[in-house]
Amino acid sequence: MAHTSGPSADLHYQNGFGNIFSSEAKAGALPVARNSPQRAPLGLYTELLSGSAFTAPRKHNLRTWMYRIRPSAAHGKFSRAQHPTWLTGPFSAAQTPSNRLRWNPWPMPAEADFVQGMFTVAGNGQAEAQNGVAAHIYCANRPMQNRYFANADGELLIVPQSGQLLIHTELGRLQLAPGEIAVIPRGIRIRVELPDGQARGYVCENYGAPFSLPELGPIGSNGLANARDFLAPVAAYEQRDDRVTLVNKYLGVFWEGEQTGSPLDVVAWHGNLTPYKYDLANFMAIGTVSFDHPDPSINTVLTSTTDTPGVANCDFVIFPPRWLVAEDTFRPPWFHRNIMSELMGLVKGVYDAKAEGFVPGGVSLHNSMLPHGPDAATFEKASAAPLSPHKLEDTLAFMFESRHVFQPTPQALGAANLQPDYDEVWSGFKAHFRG
Ligand SMILES: O=C(O)Cc1cc(O)ccc1O
Ligand SMILES: [Fe+2]
Repeated sequence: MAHTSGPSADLHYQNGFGNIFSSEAKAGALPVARNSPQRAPLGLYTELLSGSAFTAPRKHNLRTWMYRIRPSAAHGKFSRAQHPTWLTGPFSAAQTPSNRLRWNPWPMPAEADFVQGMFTVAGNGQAEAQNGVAAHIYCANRPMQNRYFANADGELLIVPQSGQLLIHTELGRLQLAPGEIAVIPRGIRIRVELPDGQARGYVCENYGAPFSLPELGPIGSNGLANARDFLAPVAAYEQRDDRVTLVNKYLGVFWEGEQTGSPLDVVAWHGNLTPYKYDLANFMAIGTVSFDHPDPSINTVLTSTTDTPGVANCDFVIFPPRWLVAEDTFRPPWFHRNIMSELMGLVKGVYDAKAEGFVPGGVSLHNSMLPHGPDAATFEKASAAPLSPHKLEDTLAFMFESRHVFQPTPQALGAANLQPDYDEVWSGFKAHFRG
């Protein structure tokens, strides 16, 4: 078991999205006013992690300097390992149905840690080209103690649905509960413990541009997810001298190697490329105060942009508790077809477009141009509901919305929890028109 540099229950954070932070777990570990002195303080090794091209414009430039017990290069040769259920783009193994799809929650596996318990539902793009995303479910009941993980293929946006995660990262620890999210940048090493013994949730693995805050346009300088509510860890290092296993995901292939000492041995660091967490309860939701249901983009928490303005590799959108006050309006989501592709999950409660069948831990997939919207029960109810102010409470749904069509994996299309009769939720609409 690793020895960490402090208690894990009472974690400290530094706040701000994309700030240039500095943190040292031992006084004097950070060099002053230079990055790579001839000898780093306290006998540490200096190392740079770049999350953008060196030459990226300042606004997009991401990098962090680490001062660590051993360089991360000090590992043995990796050999092939297996992970049968964590799949990586390109996702051409199954034909993508032109059906709307929905899954019930996944069952807990016999025994799996956070990495082993990852199951890919659908994805798009490809890791090698650094575009697209994959959507996964994790079901975990075993802590990672001597096993560490790094993903070269993309960053991980983690959306817990049940059970907390204690994520030990190279830059420090993040404790995460349902209702919160975390992002682990590409390449950052982690090990994940399970304070509640088991945990389940969703992951968006983002091969493309790192998630950033959306522009606010006419909304102004405040609102939606406020930058100051994002939390980065403080430095916390593990000091051990035994042999541990490092698992690397690289272009979809899992590799495994051994090394002496912890990959999480960073005593001090500074930079703006960090893991971070965010409590979705802090999201300042904006909606209409007059009429009509706004586009869901109004609820964007984070966006992974593409080179085409306004067209996202992936938007992370939430449907949090909020007041509905629109007059003369059908208040739930409208019937629609969208060039963008929509994969949704539910953390808790009921989603306002689906009266039943979309349950916490489940997934729905409404791909490009596939008609969807309120189910028949929701349509009937909302068409007749009194339009007094109404608060949607105890609910949290979310969407990964991508410019690329989500291609479901063969394992998801063959899963026992795939609902065979999802189309039925849109059956029974009567034609009332009398021409
Ligand atoms: O389809 C969905 O449930 C997601 C969604 C929600 C909404 O309020 C408007 C459009 C949209 O795609
Ligand atoms: Fe939709």
